[in-house]
Amino acid sequence: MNEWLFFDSREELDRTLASTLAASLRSTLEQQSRGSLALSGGSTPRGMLRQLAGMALAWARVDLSLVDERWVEPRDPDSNERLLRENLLQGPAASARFTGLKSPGDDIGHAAELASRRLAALQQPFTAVVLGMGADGHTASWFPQAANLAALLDRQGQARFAATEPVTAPHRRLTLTLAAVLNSHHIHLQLTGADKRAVLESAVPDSRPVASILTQTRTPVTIWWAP
Ligand SMILES: O=C(O)[C@H](O)[C@@H](O)[C@H](O)[C@H](O)COP(=O)(O)O
Repeated sequence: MNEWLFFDSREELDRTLASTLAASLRSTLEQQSRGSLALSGGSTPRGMLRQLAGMALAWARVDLSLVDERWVEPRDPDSNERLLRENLLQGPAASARFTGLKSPGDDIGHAAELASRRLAALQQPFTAVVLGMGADGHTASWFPQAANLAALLDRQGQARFAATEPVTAPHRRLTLTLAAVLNSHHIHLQLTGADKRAVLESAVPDSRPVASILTQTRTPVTIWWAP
């Protein structure tokens, strides 16, 4: 179920993944009124997001969601919402319907419930979900050693979003659960560098959180790698 695509450069990967996502959205919009993407934050996706922003498609019919969010204000440099606003919600893609995850106040548990209810109103299954991966084998905000990692990775779980407290990374997080991520027509896993490739290649025997994406057979997975 897992297809690997290798690229000579990160720029070529970014261009190709952006074009693939745009083509998937166009195809979805030929069959239904709206399409939807769930996108990850971090540093890896920035170039791809910029490429995607310029793609010509009916963006007003697209729902954009975050896979996860750091529990910081949207103006914070660590905010994934800020990453999307600065790199994707520009140009043609600015007319997409974006729903952020950080709500006012500090009640992250309530925000998880709110985000889950909002997700129910979005086009589901997702047209696609884009994941990254950390050097510790986390993806989304499913961090090793997190107290509720098992619940986040429960494929029968009912929760769509959940709050979690990484042990190995800053900020509380709001994240899609595995069950919610699998409710997608396609999962794209984007990572770069030899170190992350090695972590991914041994993720299953090492029981890394990302292994839950690699071992499932419900949703097709494409792995996008460049040096
Ligand atoms: O909020 C986040 O950080 C992401 O959703 C997270 O899952 C990310 O994909 C990995 O941590 C990789 O991050 P980098 O691309 O910065 O290495």
